[in-house]
Amino acid sequence: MAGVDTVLIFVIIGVVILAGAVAYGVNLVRGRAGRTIEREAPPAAPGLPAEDLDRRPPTDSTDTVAPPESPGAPAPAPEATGPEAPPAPTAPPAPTVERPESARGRLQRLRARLARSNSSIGQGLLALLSRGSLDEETWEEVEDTLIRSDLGVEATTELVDSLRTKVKVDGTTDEATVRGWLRDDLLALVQPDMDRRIASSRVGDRPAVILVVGVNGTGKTTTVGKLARVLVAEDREVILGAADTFRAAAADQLETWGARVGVVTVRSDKDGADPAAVAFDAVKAGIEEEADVVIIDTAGRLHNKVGLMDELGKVKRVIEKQSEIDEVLLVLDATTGQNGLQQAKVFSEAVNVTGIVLTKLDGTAKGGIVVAVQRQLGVPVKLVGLGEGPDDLAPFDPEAFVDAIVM
Ligand SMILES: Nc1nc2c(ncn2[C@@H]2O[C@H](COP(=O)(O)OP(=O)(O)OP(=O)(O)O)[C@@H](O)[C@H]2O)c(=O)[nH]1
Repeated sequence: MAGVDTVLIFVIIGVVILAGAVAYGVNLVRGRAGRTIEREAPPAAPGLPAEDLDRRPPTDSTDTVAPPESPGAPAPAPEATGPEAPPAPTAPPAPTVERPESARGRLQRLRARLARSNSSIGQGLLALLSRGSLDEETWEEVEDTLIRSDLGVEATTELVDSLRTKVKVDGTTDEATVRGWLRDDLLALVQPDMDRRIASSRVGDRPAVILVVGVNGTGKTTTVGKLARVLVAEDREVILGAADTFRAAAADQLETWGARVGVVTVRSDKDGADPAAVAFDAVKAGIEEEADVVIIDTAGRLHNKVGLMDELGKVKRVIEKQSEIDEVLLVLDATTGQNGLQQAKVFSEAVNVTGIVLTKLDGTAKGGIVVAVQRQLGVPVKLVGLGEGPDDLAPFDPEAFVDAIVM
């Protein structure tokens, strides 16, 4: 009996050893296959984590696997292998960056959005002006409508005076005629001849440098991210500088925007790091990488004007050790009315603002702020934000803007 037990014990031990050996063999095979795939995976772009490059377009791909001939083309059939050859391992899909929408495409798409929020002003004005007899009370209502759109007192007076003269001389209040006058007068107020181009091409042997300033919450960081997309769509090599070191998440936010379109963000990992040092490093990287343009996001605490001037002044001075600043864009929230104009005044005393970005124009019927802020600062509105989507920032087009009001 004892002999049978001993045999049974040996059999059990044998089975256990055999099962262990089989399991080890399977793991060995899996491990090899995994390493093969890793080696074949494409390297991440410098400075960008691989997981962020999720949709790199075929043209930018450094992948060793040839891209299909057309986006819709089926993948080539695998080469014939002998009956004993193991199936070829399938590489994971190549990571990609997004291809942002071109500036031209945006204007077409966003025109309707501008009209939705601003046409109420135009319709109100046209209803008043084409009433037939225009008495003093009606002209006052016209004035009130314009003031409510944030056009400002001075521009409102000019516009009403011009319209009154035309109605008097022509003697008509025909709607189509009045619409034409309103369009011409509004367009003149928006100053269509202002130069609205953005400095975004290399200057000699250095990149263009754009400094973006504005109060927190106006959409500044978002605007820097969106602007990078506008410029990438124009085939510019862009570098971002996260010099808003005041708000902890701002650098992460910017880095995410950049990574989506394959743009490197220069940042500090320390909260509250010196913004001027980050700005300096970003410009240095732009020069070394031979980028076309460096865009620098800044913090805009307005607790006290002296502090703001000190901080922006230092950022400016430190950048200027390596390069001139070609563009200073002030970001203003269009919904804040007079408050926005006050911010514009303070910032323009601290830095030489060369262009305005008006955000959140999609959510307000206060489009008159365009005229008011251009008059106050004497610099053009260059870009307008018309939504929260990544490509909802468009170059400001005076004609499209006025047409959206008087349509
Ligand atoms: N509707 C609309 N929302 C916008 C627009 N631009 C920005 N926003 C939103 O405004 C909010 C604030 O944007 P941020 O970019 O974080 O603001 P910020 O000024 O950079 O703030 P800090 O990073 O704290 O300096 C976000 O929810 C944006 O999506 C726009 O044109 N239209």
